[in-house]
Parts: sequence; C-alpha cells; structure tokens
Amino acid sequence: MSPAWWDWVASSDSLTARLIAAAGSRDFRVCLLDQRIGRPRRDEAQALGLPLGRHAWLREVALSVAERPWVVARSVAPLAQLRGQRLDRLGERSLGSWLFRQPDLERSSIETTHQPAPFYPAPGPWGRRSVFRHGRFAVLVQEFFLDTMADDLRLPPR
Ligand SMILES: C=C(O[C@@H]1C=C(C(=O)O)C=C[C@H]1O)C(=O)O
Repeated sequence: MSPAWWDWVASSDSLTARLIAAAGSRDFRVCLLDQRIGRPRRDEAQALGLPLGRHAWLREVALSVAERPWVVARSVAPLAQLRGQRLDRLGERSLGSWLFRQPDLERSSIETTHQPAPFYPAPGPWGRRSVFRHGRFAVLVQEFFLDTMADDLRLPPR
C-alpha cells in the first residue's frame, strides 16, 4: 500500500473530519443512500458475532465532495444494543459525529480489501472495515474509497 493511501486507510480517527479537511473550500456532504432494519450479510454478521438471520440496523451513505462521491460506507449495528442511541434520526449527519463523541469509544483493528463495495457500483482501490464499541453498543463500519477520490486528490492507484 502506498504511504499516501496508508494515511487514509490506516487512520483510526474520524474519516469524516479528514474528508472535510481534504475538501478544503469544496462542499462536503453525507448523502443517505439507504437506512433500514434488515438482515446483514453473512460476513457482516460474523464480524459482529451476530447469529445469522438476526435483524440489524443498516445504513448506507456516500461521503461526497463537490457532489462527487469519494467514499461509500455501509454500517451495521445489532438491534439489541440500539437502545436510546436514536441513530435512526442521524439523517445526513455523519455517524462519526456521534461515534467520536462517545467517551469510552473503542475501535477494533482495521481490515482492508481490494473488493469493491457490494452495495454501490463504483470502482475504487481500497476498502476497509472495523467494529466500533461503546459499552454494549457495537457497529460494524465498512468504507470504500472510490476512484473519484483518488482522481480529485491525485492519489496513486493503490
Ligand atoms: C465512522 C465515521 O463516520 C463516517 C460516516 C458514516 C455515516 O454517516 O453513515 C459512515 C462511515 C464513516 O465514513 C467517521 O467519520 O470516521
């Protein structure tokens, strides 16, 4: 992995904050693609230790700069621990804006992939996923960096 991509893919602080900084004077927006209660994919359920077939909160967004999607993300949270967080009201506020306010937030190690986002038909060099935990709450966050971001920031191919 090139150092330029390592700075993005391996970063453990807020991706939203990094994208806003990289956007400079260009508009940044969280575009809500889908948010519902549904069944996670097998790999998502396994990452969360969730029994197969169990329902979860699913959220898909595109993090866009000047109307161009740079990152698409899909987050999965088991329903049982979703008491009181009211994440269904997030709308187009970043999930990170809530997560990184939690004082005891923990993040698992970050796994990477070259596979494109299964929920969004756009190519990109890297994807990553990690599990955030706050008390009993857990959310799997999967983020896919797109070629549009590489082009706009003149990042290397990988
Ligand atoms: C976890 C973060 O939140 C970002 C925002 C998301 C959302 O609004 O659904 C999902 C994944 C992240 O890219 C972050 O900013 O690091």
